[in-house]
Amino acid sequence: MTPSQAELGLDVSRETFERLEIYAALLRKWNRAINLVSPASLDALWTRHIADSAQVFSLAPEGAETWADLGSGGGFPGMVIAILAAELRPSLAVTLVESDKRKATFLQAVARDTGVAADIRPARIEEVSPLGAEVLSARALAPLIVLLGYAERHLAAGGVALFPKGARHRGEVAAALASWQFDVQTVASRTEADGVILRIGGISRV
Ligand SMILES: C[S@@+](CC[C@H](N)C(=O)[O-])C[C@H]1O[C@@H](n2cnc3c(N)ncnc32)[C@H](O)[C@@H]1O
Repeated sequence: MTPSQAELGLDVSRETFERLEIYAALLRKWNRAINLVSPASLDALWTRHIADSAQVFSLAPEGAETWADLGSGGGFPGMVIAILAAELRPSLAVTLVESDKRKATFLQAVARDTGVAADIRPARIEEVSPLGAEVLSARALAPLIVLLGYAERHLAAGGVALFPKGARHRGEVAAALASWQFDVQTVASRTEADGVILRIGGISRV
């Protein structure tokens, strides 16, 4: 059952909520053929994936104009960001990078059917020309030490990276500090008991 806006922590218009419902319906349909999210997580699609992604949106700096989501898969958090931005930050340009062609085709279908502008790149992160994004996100893609290498390529100077992480986030931060310098703020997840969102800036190699 679709939860209410209040349960989701989303303060959005009916139009945006309807876009999210279109997205959810497409994901349920396509997930029978492509493994976009684990079938076990579909029962909790709105909390585990949609609300989990929406909270990332609220951590972006005011005034950012470009956002890149890496390894978007079924669109989390990137497609939720694009849908929210259509109403809440219409000048924000959102790019989704996903190397799996079938998943990228799914993302194109969601953008088309929701009427949301998103630049979908069916390519490898390492091969996409540097995006210079002011905000970068990636969920369930790689350990932090690897994500920082992606940020070095695609994040604009002065930009902010937002990486949802699970219970092992402290170990990932410690391991990454062997190769990178960065400022990190750890924000508790509203949807995952042990989860956090790492809000990272000032990235440079040690
Ligand atoms: C575990 S899934 C996570 C998907 C989504 N971010 C989520 O949280 O539901 C990782 C995704 O990253 C994509 N991916 C992995 N390595 C990649 C790379 N080097 N370039 C582009 N996409 C990549 C995979 O195809 C996969 O869809």
